[in-house]
Amino acid sequence: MDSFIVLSSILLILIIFFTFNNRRPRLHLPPGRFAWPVIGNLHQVEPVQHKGFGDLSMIYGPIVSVWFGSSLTVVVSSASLAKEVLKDKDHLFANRPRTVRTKASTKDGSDLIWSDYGRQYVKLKKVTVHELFSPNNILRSSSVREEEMTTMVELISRWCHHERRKFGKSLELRRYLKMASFNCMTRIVLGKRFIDDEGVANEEGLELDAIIRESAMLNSSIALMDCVPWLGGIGWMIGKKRFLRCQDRKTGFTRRMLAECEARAKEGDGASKEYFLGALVSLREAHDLSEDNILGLVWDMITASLDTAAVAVEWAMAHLMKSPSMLAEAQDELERVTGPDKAMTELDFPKLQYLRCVVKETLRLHPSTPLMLPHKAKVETKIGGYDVPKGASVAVNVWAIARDPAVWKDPHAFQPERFLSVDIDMTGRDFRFLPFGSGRRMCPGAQLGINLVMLMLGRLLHHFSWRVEEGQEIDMSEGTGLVCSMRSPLQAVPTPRRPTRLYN
Ligand code: HEM
Repeated sequence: MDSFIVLSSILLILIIFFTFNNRRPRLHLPPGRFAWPVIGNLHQVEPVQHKGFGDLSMIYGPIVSVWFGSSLTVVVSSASLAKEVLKDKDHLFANRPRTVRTKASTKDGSDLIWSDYGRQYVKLKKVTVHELFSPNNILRSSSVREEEMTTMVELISRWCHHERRKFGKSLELRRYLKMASFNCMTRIVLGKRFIDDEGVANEEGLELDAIIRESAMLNSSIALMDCVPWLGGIGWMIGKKRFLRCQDRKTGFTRRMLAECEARAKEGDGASKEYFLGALVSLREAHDLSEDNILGLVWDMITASLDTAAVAVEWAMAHLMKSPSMLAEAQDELERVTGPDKAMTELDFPKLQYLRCVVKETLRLHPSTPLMLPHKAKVETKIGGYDVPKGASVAVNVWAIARDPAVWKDPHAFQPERFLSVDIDMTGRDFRFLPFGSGRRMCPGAQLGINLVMLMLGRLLHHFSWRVEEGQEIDMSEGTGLVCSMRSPLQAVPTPRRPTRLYN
């Protein structure tokens, strides 16, 4: 017993010593709450992290230190500091911090999202931006998006006519938005549709959905453990088997997709080049892409696009349903531009000024990834005059920046018309408003994401009247997680407002 106490005490002293030693007190770090030995500020991190960090910036200023165990995260929450990180010193913060799990799941960053900035990264980003998501390719895939939105409208219309009585008075909009974006993205990325016109997923669709769910669950349930190195080691030992099993399932799925695609290309099927994976196969030799690069890129595109657009549309609908005059204004514009007896298409976008403002205002108040993805300091450097050690994570709180009262009038109010008078860019040029990030690591799917959100929202507003079920209130609070969704799924009552043939 005595030797157990002695051993435990030595272990504790060593942990405290290494924790404090790690923090290098000689550095002039950004301010923040007192960090406890071993756990740092882990016990104080709010479930809705971007909000908790926003509250901290009210107390300590626009740059704060948060210790996740012994790992330092520097959070910046002002437009000028965002510019310093993403533009002036972009080259120093273009790497990503990888945990033991992201290393294992991406073959140590063979993909785009978790790759460090270097030759491989530049190659993958170039292929993605110039070859796969070029303006021409985005235009070419508009028919896929429009077809899937037609299916979504048909399903909602069917719900109005047949299922309302069976399932209750209001519909859970999220289900339809997710289904539509899932089909859009699997068709754009894999050239395949997994959910049919009745809303029923086939075997492959169910498999993909199960893998996505399990990966997300495994990553979130043990992510905090990664912050404390020795705890992360224990967590990894406990969860490793299950994690690797899920990993094998994921690799098996993407390999099958790749093999099918290669077979189609061999048969001379020219259409195979029209979706992401097919195009990657055709570019493989020219760009020296390994199988790990291809599988990693495919997985990145599916995971990065799955919820980001759907959550934005759900928020937009919630705000419009709370404000009937704004809802009417958006619908009147669609009536003028698209007209009463045809379905809205992406060709209508340039004339839908108000709808675009609604999308911007939604992404201002609810950027889909409010802390973007984490960046990492490549060397010891400075932000805002404070020291940032090599290897520290850097998070840009785009949620807090877009609600900064020093920059935005009535920052918490939903006012689409604020974007009518001033044309504020949303694709990384204006540091007050960065829903897609900025600089080298900026989202390569930004234009595709904007098109998806505009089209989904436009079709919902054009085809249906929307209201909240009597006696119910919309809960506008935010859920937890990397992607900022509504905490309670939006329940809405749609009523068709177009000729029947537009729903068939
Ligand atoms: C409304 C929709 C979307 C929003 C708000 C959004 C937002 C973002 C943000 C904030 C980042 C992180 C930037 C950074 O860390 O500096 C990001 C990265 C990324 N996004 Fe998106 N995104 C959306 C849709 C999409 C779509 C449709 C795709 C692809 C099909 C996509 C693919 C990616 C990828 C691959 C990255 C990692 C880029 C890198 O590390 O270089 N996103 N996105």
